This record gives sequence, structure tokens and C-alpha cells, in this order.
Amino acid sequence: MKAIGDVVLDVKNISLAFGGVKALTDISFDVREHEVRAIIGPNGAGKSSMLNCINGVYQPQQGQITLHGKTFKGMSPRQVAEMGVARTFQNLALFKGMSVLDNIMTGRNLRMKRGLFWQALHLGPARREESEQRAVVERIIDFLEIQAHRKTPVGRLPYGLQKRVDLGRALAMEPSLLLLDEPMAGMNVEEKQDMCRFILDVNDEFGTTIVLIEHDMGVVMDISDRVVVLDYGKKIGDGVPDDVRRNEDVIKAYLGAGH
Ligand SMILES: Nc1ncnc2c1ncn2[C@@H]1O[C@H](COP(=O)(O)OP(=O)(O)OP(=O)(O)O)[C@@H](O)[C@H]1O
Repeated sequence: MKAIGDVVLDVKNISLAFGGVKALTDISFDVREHEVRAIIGPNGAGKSSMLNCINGVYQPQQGQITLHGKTFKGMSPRQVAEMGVARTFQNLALFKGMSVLDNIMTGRNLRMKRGLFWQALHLGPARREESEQRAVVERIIDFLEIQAHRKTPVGRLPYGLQKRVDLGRALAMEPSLLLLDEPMAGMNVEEKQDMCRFILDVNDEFGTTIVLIEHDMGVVMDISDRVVVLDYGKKIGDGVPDDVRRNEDVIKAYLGAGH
């Protein structure tokens, strides 16, 4: 049994609207250190909007988000990233023509101490730093078991491996909180199993707290410590997988959505 710690992310009374469309209405939940916390719900439930509020892409009209004890309003995605939050994307944010190694290296940018000027000159301290950064990236490549593809342009890899590289890019930021946007979407059964294993290994070995959005109820119930369920922008369930599975409102929302 792993040790779950204190609250690291506290989402309080968040409401977000796009014109007349209420994407989120009065959503509150918390995430504890070392947890795997899932946000699930049918299409259009507000899951991506919630993730975008957490990492500063959207500014909610109401409510507040507290991260590591710091309450933020109007923080940019970069500032949130600097506080140790990394994310992966549903539609992948990779440079397809670049190698696996170089793509994962882009995740180190925030960690680079020497500026672009030094890097461009490729001299002295910058060169030393680059080799240190490469060592971190090589460790991630080993961890994700993609050694054989380190020099391959990402666009040539099968989709499941591209998703793994995207995870590597996020891990390169050495985040304390990792946001995963549908990490299993579009994958076959075997790729899904691999991705589940890597998510759990990241959580175990690095102690990283994980918030993930997923459509596939089965997968989520297997790997999450607690689950938040959204439907039409409202929270209809929150708890351990067994409780959520038995929740009448959740069953109705999923049946209604044809799941
Ligand atoms: N940028 C936007 N502009 C206008 N409406 C938006 C925007 N983003 C989301 N919405 C609306 O907000 C609601 C919630 O959408 P959101 O994408 O957060 O749901 P979701 O649960 O992530 O859905 P899916 O599972 O299909 O990705 C939907 O009605 C959607 O149309």
C-alpha cells in the first residue's frame, strides 16, 4: 500500500463559461501527494476545460486553484510549469521531424540554466550543461524502454510509441504534478497496457502525483486511487473507484451517453 500525502492541488468552486456555454459549474476537488487521480465523464463533460484551468491555459470566471499552498489567479501556463506541473496532450505536442532524443530534450528547456546565447556558441559551461541534460534524457529513454528509437524521427513511430515519447517530454521537466490528457486515446489493447504500466511506474518510482483524463472507464478504475466524475460541467461523483462505480448518477450519465 503506497503512502498518500497531503493535499498538493486544491480546486475550489471553479466555474468557467464560453459565452453562453457553461463548461464548468462550481467544481471542487483535491489531489493528494503521490495520488493517481482521474477525471472522467462523457463527451463534452468539461474534462479538458478542467485540465486547462489547472495549467493556466484557461482563466476560470469563478473559484480558485491552490498548488503547493500557493493560490493562483491569472497565472500563465509557463508560470504553472515552473511550479512543477507538466502535461501531455491529447493530440500530441511533438516535433514529428525531430528525433525521439531531441523531442524529449525540449522538455528540459525550463531546466536549462545557460541561455540560448551560450547554447548557440556551444562553449564551455553550456557544453557541460548540455551533456548533463542529455544524461537525464537518456535515463528517461531507458525508463520508457525506447532506446532502440532514440535517433528515429518521431513521425515514423507507431502512434502508441509517439504517446510514450510525449510522456517522456513531460517527464523531462521532472514534474511534481503530471497532467495526462487521454494518455490511452487511440491505442490498441497492448499499447494501453504498456501505457498503464508506465503511468504506474512513474507514480511509484519518481513519486510523481498524477492527474489524468480518460474516456475508458475500465482503465481508469484499474489504475486510479480516486476518481472525479463530471457530466455537463457538473461534478456528479468523487471517490475511490468502487464507490464511483456504484454511484447511481454516474451509471445514469454513462448509460445516457451510450457507454
Ligand atoms: N474554447 C472553447 N470555446 C467554446 N466552447 C468550448 C471551448 N472549449 C470547450 N468548450 C465547450 O465546453 C464544454 C466542455 O468541453 P470539454 O472539451 O472541456 O469537455 P471534455 O469532457 O473534455 O470532452 P471530450 O471528452 O469530448 O474531450 C463543451 O460544451 C464544449 O463545447
